[in-house]
Amino acid sequence: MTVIYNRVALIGLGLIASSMYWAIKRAGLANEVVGFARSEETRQTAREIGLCDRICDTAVAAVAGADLVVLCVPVGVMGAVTAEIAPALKPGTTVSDVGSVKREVISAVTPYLPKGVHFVPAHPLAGTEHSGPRSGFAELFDNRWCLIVPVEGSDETACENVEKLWQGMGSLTERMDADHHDRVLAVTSHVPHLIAYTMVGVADDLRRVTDSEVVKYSAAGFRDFTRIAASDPTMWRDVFLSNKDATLEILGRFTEELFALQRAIRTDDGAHLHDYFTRTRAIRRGIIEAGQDTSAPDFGRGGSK
Ligand SMILES: NC(=O)c1ccc[n+]([C@@H]2O[C@H](COP(=O)([O-])OP(=O)(O)OC[C@H]3O[C@@H](n4cnc5c(N)ncnc54)[C@H](O)[C@@H]3O)[C@@H](O)[C@H]2O)c1
Ligand SMILES: O=C(O)C(=O)C[C@]1(C(=O)O)C=C[C@@H](O)C=C1
Repeated sequence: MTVIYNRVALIGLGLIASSMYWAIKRAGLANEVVGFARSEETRQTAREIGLCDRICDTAVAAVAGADLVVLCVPVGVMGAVTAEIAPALKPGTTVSDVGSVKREVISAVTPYLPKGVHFVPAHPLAGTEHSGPRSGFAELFDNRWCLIVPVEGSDETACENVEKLWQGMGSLTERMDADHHDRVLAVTSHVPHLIAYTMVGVADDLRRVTDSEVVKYSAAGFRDFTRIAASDPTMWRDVFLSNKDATLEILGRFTEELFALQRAIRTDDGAHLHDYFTRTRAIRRGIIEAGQDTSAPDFGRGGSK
């Protein structure tokens, strides 16, 4: 148990903030965790379930006296929330965020931060399709990466303390530049979500034709897509609008590959399909061997070759 901050303020009490609260408490990383949610209903729920040591009715009250403020709201409102809390931030406070996109969040937040306040953006690569104050759990970040994205002139001690916090919550940490982060995440998270949303949308259109067959006979692969496509619409709308360039670039590459596969099917080019699927299978194995997948417990026990 090592206390890193005396007081932490969590702004926006959804999946990530609630998981952070339980993970901070599990490891005793702060003496007090204060929370703010903009809706009275969410604040009420938080009080009922014991989420946070104290729930404030305004964001300004929540950040007053905090040593660390973590913005846990959709990326599209990070700037507006910072503008609201800025006058109440004491010198020496660290502001961090958990947004899924970094460059736009940095551009939106930085102009509002008073001198003497440190900004250390971060992004935990862990989540579920659930949202809201009841969805969090202490183990969410265990053995998952949290990327720390220092901005120009970021205070080194402030960065190290944010790293220690995430490590204390169970994460592995690595530092990354914002633009690189946004390109990597476009490939590993953002475009895959868009594809899942699309596939479930297509199936929904088909359902109208085939009645309930799509749901009735939905196979495991499609079910995985429906889980991803059940993710929060506000969060994902903001992700795509904030990471436009990288998303469109990767989507362009994806479309090219899809056309190549479409052609291979039309022209009976089995070799192309087989080579392609062999390459992608190797990627899956690499992920599992690196310990980054918890959904495939039987790999290495003589399963598929
Ligand atoms: N869900 C994931 O898988 C995941 C993973 C990593 C990072 N993130 C990032 O974490 C952030 C929070 O996501 P989440 O999954 O916890 O979402 P969530 O929907 O569970 O919670 C977001 C909270 O922000 C509140 N909020 C929205 N607008 C607000 C405003 N203007 N002022 C104050 N509060 C406001 C909402 O009411 C909600 O309580 C997002 O930026 C998201 O990109 C999400
Ligand atoms: O597991 C999930 O449900 C997630 O989508 C989590 C996930 C991801 O794509 O891996 C989603 C968004 C984030 O910014 C980080 C993690």
